[in-house]
Amino acid sequence: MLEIDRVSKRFGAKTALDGVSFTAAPGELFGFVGSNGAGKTTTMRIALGVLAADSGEVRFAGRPVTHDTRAQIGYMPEERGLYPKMKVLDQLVYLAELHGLSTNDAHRAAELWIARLGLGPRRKDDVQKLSLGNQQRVQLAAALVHDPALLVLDEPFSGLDPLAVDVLSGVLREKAATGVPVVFSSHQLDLVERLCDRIGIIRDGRMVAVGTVDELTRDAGRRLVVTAPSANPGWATTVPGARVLENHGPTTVLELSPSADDQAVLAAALATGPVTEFSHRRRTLTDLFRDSVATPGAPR
Ligand SMILES: Nc1ncnc2c1ncn2[C@@H]1O[C@H](COP(=O)(O)OP(=O)(O)OP(=O)(O)O)[C@@H](O)[C@H]1O
Repeated sequence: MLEIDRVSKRFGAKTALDGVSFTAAPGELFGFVGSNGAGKTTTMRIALGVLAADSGEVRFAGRPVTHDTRAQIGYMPEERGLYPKMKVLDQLVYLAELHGLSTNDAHRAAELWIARLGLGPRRKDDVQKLSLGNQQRVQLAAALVHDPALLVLDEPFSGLDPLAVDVLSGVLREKAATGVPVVFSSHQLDLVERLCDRIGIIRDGRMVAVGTVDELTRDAGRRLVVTAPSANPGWATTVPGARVLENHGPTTVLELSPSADDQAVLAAALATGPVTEFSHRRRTLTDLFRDSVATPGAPR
């Protein structure tokens, strides 16, 4: 279990993190999302121990992260720390050996991840000659090559083509299935929603929501999409507990309070004429994200 426990960090006058807490259990895929500058990279760097927190603690398997624990972490930094003039295979072997693998095991692991991440034809190329997406694949291989007990990946999906996204999604699921906690940040919310067991949303250095997508979206009100081509604007405002979120021509998106009656909405819509669409829409992570990063005082 990775535990981020009330971690705070200032850079000069700027409070980058203010009491950030969350956990990633063994076997759990935890998605970390937030606007640019919200504090994701800072949290991950502190989790790895490359940056010190001002207060709070990071624990892995119940113990504070130390130099020894750090060797068990597969980390993909935002700044992508590869050796540009080293060949892909040599680089991965070297990194695996740095983490304590024997030369034979390091070769085996490097070849395995080269094949898995589709880098076979590039294995003898200098990293600097690879496309950005392929450099990203090497970076991922570097995070995985020593068979880490914890994965902390800063935007691992950025710049990957759709096939590589599928491969990486499979790899992360597979690692989690072996009991490894996996934490990664991403701005691709549909992907995070699809892939992650739990999600944390950070805003201005504070966690504003942590939980499963279901937990986070369940209590937030039901959404209805109603298309009533003959209706005048404002037709839905008379229904108790219904709030208009969006209007697109004849289509209205409504949020219903828990006590509101969806059939009353349907009756009000039918009273205006024909209804060509009436459907419930689950709140997505994107809806939740927009609300929690844009709304002052949004739920914590
Ligand atoms: N070394 C530093 N010195 C000064 N300020 C910093 C430093 N590192 C981060 N910050 C500030 O801390 C805040 C959090 O930055 P951080 O990089 O953690 O955000 P992020 O959520 O990873 O953003 P992005 O999605 O853009 O990568 C920002 O305001 C950033 O400018």
